[in-house]
This record gives sequence, structure tokens and C-alpha cells, in this order.
Amino acid sequence: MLELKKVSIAYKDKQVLQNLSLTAKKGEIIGLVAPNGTGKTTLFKVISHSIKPDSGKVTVDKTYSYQSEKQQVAIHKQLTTFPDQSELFAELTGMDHLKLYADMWKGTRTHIPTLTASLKMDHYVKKKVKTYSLGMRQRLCFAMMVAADTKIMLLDEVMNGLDVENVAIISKQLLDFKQQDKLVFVASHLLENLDLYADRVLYLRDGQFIHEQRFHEKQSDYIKVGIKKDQYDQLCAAVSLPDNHVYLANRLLCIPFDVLSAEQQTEWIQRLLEYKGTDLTIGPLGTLEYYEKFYA
Ligand SMILES: Nc1ncnc2c1ncn2[C@@H]1O[C@H](COP(=O)(O)OP(=O)(O)OP(=O)(O)O)[C@@H](O)[C@H]1O
Repeated sequence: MLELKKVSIAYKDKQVLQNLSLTAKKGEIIGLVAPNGTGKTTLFKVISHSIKPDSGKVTVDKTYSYQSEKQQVAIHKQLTTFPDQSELFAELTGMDHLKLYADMWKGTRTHIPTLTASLKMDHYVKKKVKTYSLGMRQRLCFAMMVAADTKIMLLDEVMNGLDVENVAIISKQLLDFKQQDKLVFVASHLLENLDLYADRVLYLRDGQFIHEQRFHEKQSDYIKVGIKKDQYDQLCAAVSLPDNHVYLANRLLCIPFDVLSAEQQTEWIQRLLEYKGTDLTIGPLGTLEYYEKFYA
């Protein structure tokens, strides 16, 4: 559905994306993770063609690739980007914004009452935007994308400023998008939230994807135990830790589980259980743990 081929872009002498390639299909939710200033927004801008890459190509549905105005229109009919709150019109109501997006993309307004009810906006959607709190505006921005109902959605920091209840409401809607066969990208710093709905998470560094975490495929298991730095140092001095173990953010020791023999697995579990007061778990690394591995 969407393909990026060897995309590169620099702002003056700052290379932001470098030969980056990606294939994404409908019905996928793809998390995009990296520290501030790495290039997530730039990637979205390239996908939506609000900036032109220095080299490389973006193709939608194997046919359209921004090579003519006609192709741009064809792509933009099926793609929306998350509006910035600064783009909202203070004197218009939330409902006005929803109608605008519904008219521009979907061509019908019949779905608006259902969406305002499911996003719990009915009590404020008919008031002017200037009366909204930060979280209400953010929910409206998200609702505008639901109103547009395009096949491809690029969500940059959609959960910003939202409380727990609103994060849950939007997370549920994202799962509905998956059922509706949409392709959704979510750039987020709310890492554990991505674990709830993403099919895969891409980690961006130095202009490239350095890791892809696929939730539907078997992932390597680790024995994970929370230990302090001095405990870790003592352990390193006392025993030889297995290759490829990671010690994350001075808090969590993760030892690859699958590569150990049954005997070694038992030995390590027994040894690590001696750290009283800490939880020991066995399982794959989560999004937060990968983040700490790559960027801490
Ligand atoms: N118009 C621009 N001109 C010059 N440099 C820019 C421009 N836009 C972005 N940059 C730089 O490109 C890099 C990537 O920025 P980008 O906004 O894509 O990062 P990001 O990963 O989305 O960050 P954040 O998590 O803070 O939103 C940053 O170093 C930024 O300063």
C-alpha cells in the first residue's frame, strides 16, 4: 500500500533521513519511535509530500508517486496527517471542523454523530474551539482524522497532553482503524501505549531504521530482573554474563533466554532470584526496553 525506497533528505548540512526504505500494507499500525529531533516528523512530511526528499521515492498503491499534480491529488485523497492544534480555528466549533474534514475527504457527514459519541465529545463539540482545553483540542484533532476516514493516516504525537481516559479512548479507536484495514503510522513518545495496538514498531536513528519490532512474530525471550548498578557491577565481577545480555538504563538486566541450554536457564533463574525484592520475568523486550537499549 505504501512504499518508501531509498529516501534521503538533509536540512542544509544536517542529514535527517538516509537511504531509508519501508513497505507498509493496509490493516497495519506502525509505531515510529526515536528521541526528539531524530526525524519522525520529517519522515511524515516526506510521506505526505509536504517536503520533497533529496532522493528516493514514495509510492502509494504501487501506482502513485507524487510525480505529477494528478498523482499528488490521488494520494492526498487517501491520506491525512494529524492536524496541529495551531491549525484549529478559534471562532469555529469542533463540529465545524469535523464537517470540514468529512466534506474534504469522505464526502458524507453521516458518521459524525457516531464518532463524537465514541470519542466522548458530545458535551463540547458544538462550542467554539477557543473555549477548549489543551486535551479537548487534541481530541478534536484526532476526531478530524476519524471524520476524514482516509485509508492512510499519519499521527504525530497524537497522545500529547491527554489524560489516561483519553489515551484509552484513542487507543481503542486505533484498534478499530486496524479492523477497517487502514494503514496508520503513530509517532509517539508514549512507548508502552504502542505495545497495545501497534503491529510493529520501527526505531529510527542516524537516518535509518535500526530495529523493527514485530509483535505478531515470535520474539526472542529474555530473563529480566531489576537490579541496581552496583549489584550489576558485582555480578559482572563474579560471573561471566552471557553474550548479548543488556543492562538497561541502570535498572534492568536482560539475559537472552532462548540461546541458553535448559541447564543454564535454570542456573540463571536461580542466581537472579537471589535478588530479593525485585520481580523476575521471562519474555520479549517491550517498546520501552528497546528504547532504552538503543537510545539510553
Ligand atoms: N525546516 C527545518 N529546517 C532545518 N532543520 C530542520 C527543519 N525541520 C527539522 N529540522 C531538523 O531536523 C531534525 C529532525 O527533526 P524532526 O522534526 O523530523 O524530528 P522529530 O523526530 O519529529 O522530533 P520530535 O520528537 O521533537 O517531534 C532536527 O534536528 C531538526 O532540528
